Amino acid sequence: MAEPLVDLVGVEHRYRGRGVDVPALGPLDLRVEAGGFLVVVGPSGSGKSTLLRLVGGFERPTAGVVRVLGGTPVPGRDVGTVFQQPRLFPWLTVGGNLGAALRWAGVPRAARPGRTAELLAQVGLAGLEPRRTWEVSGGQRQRVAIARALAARPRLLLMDEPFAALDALTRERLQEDVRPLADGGRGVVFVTHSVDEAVFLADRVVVLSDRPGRVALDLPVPLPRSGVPADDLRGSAEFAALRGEVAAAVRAVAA
Ligand SMILES: Nc1ncnc2c1ncn2[C@@H]1O[C@H](COP(=O)(O)OP(=O)(O)OP(=O)(O)O)[C@@H](O)[C@H]1O
Repeated sequence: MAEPLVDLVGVEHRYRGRGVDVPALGPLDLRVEAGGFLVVVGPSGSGKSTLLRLVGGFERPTAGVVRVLGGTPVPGRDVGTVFQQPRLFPWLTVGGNLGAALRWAGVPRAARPGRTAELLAQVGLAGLEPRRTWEVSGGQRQRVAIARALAARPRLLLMDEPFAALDALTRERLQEDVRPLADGGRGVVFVTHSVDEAVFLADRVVVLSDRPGRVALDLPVPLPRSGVPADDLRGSAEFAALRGEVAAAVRAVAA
């Protein structure tokens, strides 16, 4: 069988130092296969961001093993990251921000304009290279951040509440565009507080318990990924049933 993209075995994490000892996460086991779209939901402080930091290689677990593509994750190598704030360089244009990411990814200078155009087209922003980052909307800035995360062609995308600051309509449009990013080779791990967003995006939803976060619910989401208009999907009885199941688990862990 092919190697999982992400494999967490017996993972625990505590934050320690100067009188602080916070058990933040685990123990938990979790796998994401290639093409998987895992959405993690849970109460505030249940360790969702910690989980992403461990998978991205930004933290080492206190116990257990985190493997990405069979090895210890190295920040910035196999993993692209999108945060709640786009964190673009304000002194560079949209194209300049992507050019910087491509340079960082080792793409030769001559190839960068072509790849920049490709990345912008992929996130629905074709031709926006010359714009300043403050001349585009919040949703467009987040699209640039997604394009930047895709610059190094990562096998795995980590997204930490990327749409939390956007208005409802922009958020839905972005969800529709992000859903196909998990394809044959690539997987996504996405953190959100929104149950609707989780059910719409995921092929699997994990609900974490209160701190230290453990798996309270691990629910496959067998909704069609293509061929059904997004609004029909959101309005379907299957969607409502799954949303009800996730919402009940979220309420139970918060109680
Ligand atoms: N660097 C740190 N040092 C000490 N404690 C930390 C540190 N980072 C996070 N924590 C604590 O670990 C726990 C988990 O934090 P984490 O940010 O992973 O939760 P979260 O589920 O992402 O929360 P939220 O939904 O509010 O973003 C929290 O109690 C938090 O206060």
